[in-house]
Amino acid sequence: MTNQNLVVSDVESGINSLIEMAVSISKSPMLAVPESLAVLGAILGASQKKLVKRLEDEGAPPKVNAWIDSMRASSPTRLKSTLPPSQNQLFHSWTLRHPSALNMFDQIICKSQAKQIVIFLDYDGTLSPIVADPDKAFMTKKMRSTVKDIARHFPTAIVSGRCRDKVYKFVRLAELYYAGSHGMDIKGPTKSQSANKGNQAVPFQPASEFLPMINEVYKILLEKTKSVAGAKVENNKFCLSVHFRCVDEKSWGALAEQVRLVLNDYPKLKLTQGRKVLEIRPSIKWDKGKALEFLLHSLGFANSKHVFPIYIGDDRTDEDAFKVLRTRGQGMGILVSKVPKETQASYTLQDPSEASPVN
Ligand SMILES: O=P(O)(O)OC[C@H]1O[C@H](O[C@H]2O[C@H](CO)[C@@H](O)[C@H](O)[C@H]2O)[C@H](O)[C@@H](O)[C@@H]1O
Repeated sequence: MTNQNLVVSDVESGINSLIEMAVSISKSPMLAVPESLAVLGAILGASQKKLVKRLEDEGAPPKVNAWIDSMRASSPTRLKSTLPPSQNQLFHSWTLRHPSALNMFDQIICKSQAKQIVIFLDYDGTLSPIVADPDKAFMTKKMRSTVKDIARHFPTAIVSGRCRDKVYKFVRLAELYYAGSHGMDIKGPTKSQSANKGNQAVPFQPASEFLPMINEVYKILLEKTKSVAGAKVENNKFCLSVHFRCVDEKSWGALAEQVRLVLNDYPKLKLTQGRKVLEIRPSIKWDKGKALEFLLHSLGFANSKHVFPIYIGDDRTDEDAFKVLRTRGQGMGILVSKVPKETQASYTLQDPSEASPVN
């Protein structure tokens, strides 16, 4: 079996059902996308310096052991094999606090009525299953056609840690907004969907000055990690990923330590953790949550009460976006996960990786 036909997941059917629901309730015609991202990007560019307060180091030095422990603990394989009965109770109480989005349609319908729905979708682990080789994280044709359908009805954005070009190559839908590098590279639809035809979308890149540094660190990390079997360094343009998934667990500590040592020489970069991955990013206050706000602003919904953003994601980095929705008291965050996790999301969908050979 290939990745293409492995997963017809809860996420896929969940997204489908949500979209059917959303289409059926949005009786009023879709609010127009006011201007292209290009124009708004330029307007916002003036205040970009205020929006992006640079070089704000976010505190404590990286804790290698804590990352490794958390990577180990969050492995679904481990969780399945070690869950004591009391954990079932934990899972039950977690799902009470974060119910399945599939079971909560009535409530969702009520909340979103008469508002403009805007959809935000994470890529890895949400639209595509988690697989061993990051270059082969393909989405299914069915998922692509679902996303295409979503975008026919609502402004839709993909928000990913990946390089924007790479995630575009996976998704291949020109009508979407793409926020790559954890939101540090945002671009609107290439075919102008706006009333303001002729605007060529230009990317919004709040961390552009970090590009030479990121490329330098990429080369160093390639060199330093080449002796670790299975380690992979991925260049995501404004950030880097060091993959642990195919590395023997015994070498995780040494690999993480190696990454930390390299980063010691680059205080303007910081480390964050994803799913069996350490990510190197510019120390600016910019993340998926800021990207969500930027896109809502770009679409004319900065302070609007008439917007209902729906964000679906599976990773720690998606928590920044869930948090923004909570703070705004608007819309709905949906966490894709089969295991209980601390989350700011209101609802959940099951993890597509369940049907995949790799956790
Ligand atoms: O924000 P996302 O779209 O979720 O991207 C986050 C990272 O996703 C990718 O890594 C993850 O998926 C891989 C493929 O399934 C998997 O092998 C890896 O272990 C996961 O961490 C991507 O390769 C990273 O660059 C992204 O930062």
